[in-house]
Amino acid sequence: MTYSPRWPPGTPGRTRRRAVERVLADRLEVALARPAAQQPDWPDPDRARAVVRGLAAGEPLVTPAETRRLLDRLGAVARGEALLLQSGDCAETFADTTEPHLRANLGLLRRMALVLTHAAGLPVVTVARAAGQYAKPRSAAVGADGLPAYRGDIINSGEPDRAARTPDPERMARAHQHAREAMAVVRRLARGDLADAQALHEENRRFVSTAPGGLRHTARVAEIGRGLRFMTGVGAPAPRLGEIWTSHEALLLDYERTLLWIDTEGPEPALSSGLAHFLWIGERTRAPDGAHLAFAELLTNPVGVKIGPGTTPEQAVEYVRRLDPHGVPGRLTLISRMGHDRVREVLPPIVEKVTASGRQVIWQCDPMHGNSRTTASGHKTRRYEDILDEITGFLEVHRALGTHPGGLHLEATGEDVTECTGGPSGLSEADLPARYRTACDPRLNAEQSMGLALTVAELFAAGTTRGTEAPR
Ligand SMILES: O=C[C@H](O)[C@H](O)COP(=O)(O)O
Ligand SMILES: C=C(OP(=O)(O)O)C(=O)O
Repeated sequence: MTYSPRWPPGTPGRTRRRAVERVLADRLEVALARPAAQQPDWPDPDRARAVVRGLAAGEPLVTPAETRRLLDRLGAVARGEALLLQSGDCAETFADTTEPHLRANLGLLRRMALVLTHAAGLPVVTVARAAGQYAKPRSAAVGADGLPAYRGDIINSGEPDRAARTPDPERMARAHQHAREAMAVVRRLARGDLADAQALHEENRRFVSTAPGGLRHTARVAEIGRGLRFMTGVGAPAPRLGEIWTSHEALLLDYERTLLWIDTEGPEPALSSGLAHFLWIGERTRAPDGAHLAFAELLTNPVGVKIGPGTTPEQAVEYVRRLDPHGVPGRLTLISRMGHDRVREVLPPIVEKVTASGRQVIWQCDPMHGNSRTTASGHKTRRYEDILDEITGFLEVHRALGTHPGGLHLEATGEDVTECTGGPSGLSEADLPARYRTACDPRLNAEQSMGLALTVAELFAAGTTRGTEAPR
């Protein structure tokens, strides 16, 4: 039995509980019996089942009350009253479950959010790709090295060795332990110094005064500083930023099926993931008849679906119909990752058709995943200019259609890596090997991310037109 859902305090008596549990267990089994793409072949399925059973008896990381609070915040994004900024590693690794790494990534998320809040004049909901982003979908089962592809630390090891690449179910238990540790750090930092707007601003000030290309953003950062001083001047309490929410791709279903709550707040009892506040379904697992979508349908958490250039407007409307059946603003985020060269052509009919359906979804731009390429040296990379161009195209589409460009979804780290080219320091392909550390896809580094946030702030503030020269 891998299903032992948690009940929030104050829920009905035993007989009623049993009946509800049975109904939801049946729904879960039906959903998970559908075809599931991108799942590992565990060499010892009995062992895998035992690990899943053990996990199901563990501690959830988040509560339904928290995910409902996030849903409420995301409702404001869907209505055009706030923005959503989501960012973090492509693939979290066990080795990087450290306070310095999480602090670097979350601090960057907050610093970008501060700049966007100022430019858009709207609150920014900050969601970290953290405390669970351990599974990766892959294009091919076998990597360039001829070995089984690395699928994330929750499944196998990236070490170039056949035994290390063999899926190991014990890794799910390790992943849960790492997620718990990461979650504790996220909570501590979100309440602690990463809530301090003045301290974050000081870091941004250092960025514009020292980083190449920072100078052109001096005026905006100075204006943020004046705003903060004004608040102190009028005796307002020192501004503190709110929660940091956690998210990951709901990919590995053996993991995702554990630690479910029964959420009793909605029209009828339903399941709520205790593993993260926000979950998304990836481009490779969004098949309408697949297990991932069916699983997401059962949850009350806010959810996202990545939509690539092959998405039809009809498919998008079907995601909306199935994942937001009650029309709750903030429940569904459509994360477009079209590629900079396709976004202006593919996104408009999708937005038009979904808008015509009368539902308020969040439109979020992932400018990373449609813009990957491999260099002659074999480094998977992305060009900063392409990333910026996809965001520009996304903003143009929403401006033209009068819809709200809800936010950004980035793979970015606060560390000084060399994985994407371009940006303020003009990193070239020759620079990539110096600090190429990602476990999977290339991330923006701190300087590139801040350059991007400040440039996007300009686009937000000024409006944007096709052919905007991509500034560095
Ligand atoms: O991070 C996302 C995916 O896992 C990744 O883009 C797939 O990469 P691949 O094409 O190298 O397998
Ligand atoms: C795999 C990812 O994205 P996509 O599904 O859009 O390729 C990701 O965001 O990690």
